[in-house]
Amino acid sequence: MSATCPMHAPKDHPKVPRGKTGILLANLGTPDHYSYWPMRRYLNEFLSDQRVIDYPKWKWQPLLQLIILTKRPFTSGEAYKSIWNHEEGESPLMTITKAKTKKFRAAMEDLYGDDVIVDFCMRYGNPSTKSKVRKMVEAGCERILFFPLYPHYAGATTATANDSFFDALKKEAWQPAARTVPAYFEHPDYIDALAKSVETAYGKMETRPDILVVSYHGMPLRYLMQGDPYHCQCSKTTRLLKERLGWEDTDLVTTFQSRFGPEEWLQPYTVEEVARLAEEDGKKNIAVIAPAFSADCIETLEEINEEIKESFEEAGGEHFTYIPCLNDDDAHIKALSQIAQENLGGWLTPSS
Ligand SMILES: C=CC1=C(C)c2cc3[nH]c(cc4nc(cc5[nH]c(cc1n2)c(C)c5CCC(=O)O)C(CCC(=O)O)=C4C)c(C)c3C=C
Ligand SMILES: [Fe+2]
Ligand SMILES: [Fe+2]
Repeated sequence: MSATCPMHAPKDHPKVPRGKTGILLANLGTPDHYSYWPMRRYLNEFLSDQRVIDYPKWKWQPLLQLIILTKRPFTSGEAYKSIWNHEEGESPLMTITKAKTKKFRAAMEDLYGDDVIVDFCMRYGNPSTKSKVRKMVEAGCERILFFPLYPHYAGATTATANDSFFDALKKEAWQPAARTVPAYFEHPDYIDALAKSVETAYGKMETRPDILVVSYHGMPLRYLMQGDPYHCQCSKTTRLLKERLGWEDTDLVTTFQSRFGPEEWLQPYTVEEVARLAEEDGKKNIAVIAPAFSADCIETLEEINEEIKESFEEAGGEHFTYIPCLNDDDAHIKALSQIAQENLGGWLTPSS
């Protein structure tokens, strides 16, 4: 279909595809490789984002460039190496995001046929948000639903992903209509998918764990005080999960992991809490779930399943079970599809 009136279009006017709706899944991003320079490039982009670290540039950049980025690419690179998907030559976050996109695309095409185009992008590194918005517009998307894959809103995740989407739209001559999917920390299908993953994991165990540690990625406490709702949304997810499972308050505990830098972050810290549970409360058999991550990544596969597990065992803990993220589980795809449908109202109607 031509975008211009045929009466007035010059003969050599390019064909402009139209009429499509894009759904762009957005994840955090991941390094292209675990060696020094790709790690440094990735960490530099990530840690220079003022939504993530809000110190004034003149104070933060010298510290970041001269100290942090000379050491952290090596230490984080080692951690990435220990979990790397060598077969595909990429990090697990990338492999899982691709698998999830494939299944989600099939679910959306079942509903909307070829009116819909589904793809994914990353906030940091590749594939960039800008390149994928360009590709969608080129393919004829007149509308784009931007879907950050974070169940809980945080300035450091959802907002900065949305910022990159809006920046990409700024570059478009013919800008598509745009919507963003809000946080889904209390969506019944998301809670149900989490609960099913717990039930499946518990069903495979010989002895029921003494407690479920519900570990969320942390952030500086200061961000909560400045009005970021992340902490409250995480607490609500834990409560809804408990209610859906029909459990008591004492069956699970909310904790926060991945502290970075000297500031106080949200507490209790997972790494300390698992040791305290083993040492002081005699909880020698625990399970850990990480609902803030929609895909397994360095923070779950390495930090939880290696560092945090070690902390638990050094404190006398005996059985540590890590419950994987929702990844490309059918229940997760069902939840994401339902959330997408709810946000496509007025744009697309399911054909069946
Ligand atoms: C330094 C501040 C950071 C804040 C605030 C933060 C918030 C935050 N992050 C996620 C999700 C992920 N973070 C991941 C890695 C990661 N996060 C930080 C720092 C902050 N995150 C760093 C420096 C790193 C890189 C790894 C490292 O060097 O330790 C990832 C995994 C990426 C991967 O490739 O596997 C995810 C996912 C959330 C949900 C969040 C919310 C407040
Ligand atoms: Fe992070
Ligand atoms: Fe970490």
